[in-house]
Amino acid sequence: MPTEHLFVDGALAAADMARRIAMILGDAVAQRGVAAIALSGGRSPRPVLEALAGAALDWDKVIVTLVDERWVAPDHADSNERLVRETLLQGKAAAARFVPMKNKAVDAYAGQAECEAAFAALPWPLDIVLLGMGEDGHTASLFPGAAELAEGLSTGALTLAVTPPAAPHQRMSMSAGAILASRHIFLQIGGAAKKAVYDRALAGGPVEELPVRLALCQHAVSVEVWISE
Ligand SMILES: O=C1O[C@H](COP(=O)(O)O)[C@@H](O)[C@H](O)[C@H]1O
Repeated sequence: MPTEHLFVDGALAAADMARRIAMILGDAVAQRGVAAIALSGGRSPRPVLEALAGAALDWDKVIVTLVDERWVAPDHADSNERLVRETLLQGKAAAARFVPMKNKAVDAYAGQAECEAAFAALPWPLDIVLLGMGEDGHTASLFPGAAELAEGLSTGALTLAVTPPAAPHQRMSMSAGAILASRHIFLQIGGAAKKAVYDRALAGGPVEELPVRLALCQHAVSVEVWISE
């Protein structure tokens, strides 16, 4: 069962999550000399990343990467890299080392090997994987109904290329195995619609139906969920 942090307000939830992330990254730097976090994109993480940018950390010892990425140019409005650069990698936090998923390959499938090599060079286990969830129960870019979902849930690779069944852009995604190779999994759930999906996921059932179950219905890695109205 995940640890749940309940908030009436999304801004308070974001501030609390940022504090907890900063604490874990700070501990990792103190203990290992390096800290690593993988971030989700989309709309939900923006306030968390803006709050985290102000944390007093040895940012030059922090590695930041992505849980998933849309295969678009880094200055595209839908780019998760752009989100991270505009929100987190500002001020002192700009000293962090950012490891992108997107490379110059013509599509995500052609770019997967280079992305995999970049991920293999990260300091595993990552300290935190910050997940979001769509209302269809997808997490990272592991979408229900995607041709690559079975691969994403079973591959020994850290990353895979994905074509979402009903969302724009090819994606690069961390695999389930990579997500579960982290020390802490954090999940953001905002709004009543996502809360209903989250409750359904927690009740149990096939991970193929609601891929977020890969994180929620396991006991190997600690999971904390920030839930706001
Ligand atoms: O496509 C994506 O969607 C999920 C959820 O995004 P949100 O906008 O509803 O917060 C996100 O976790 C994932 O990283 C992103 O690529």
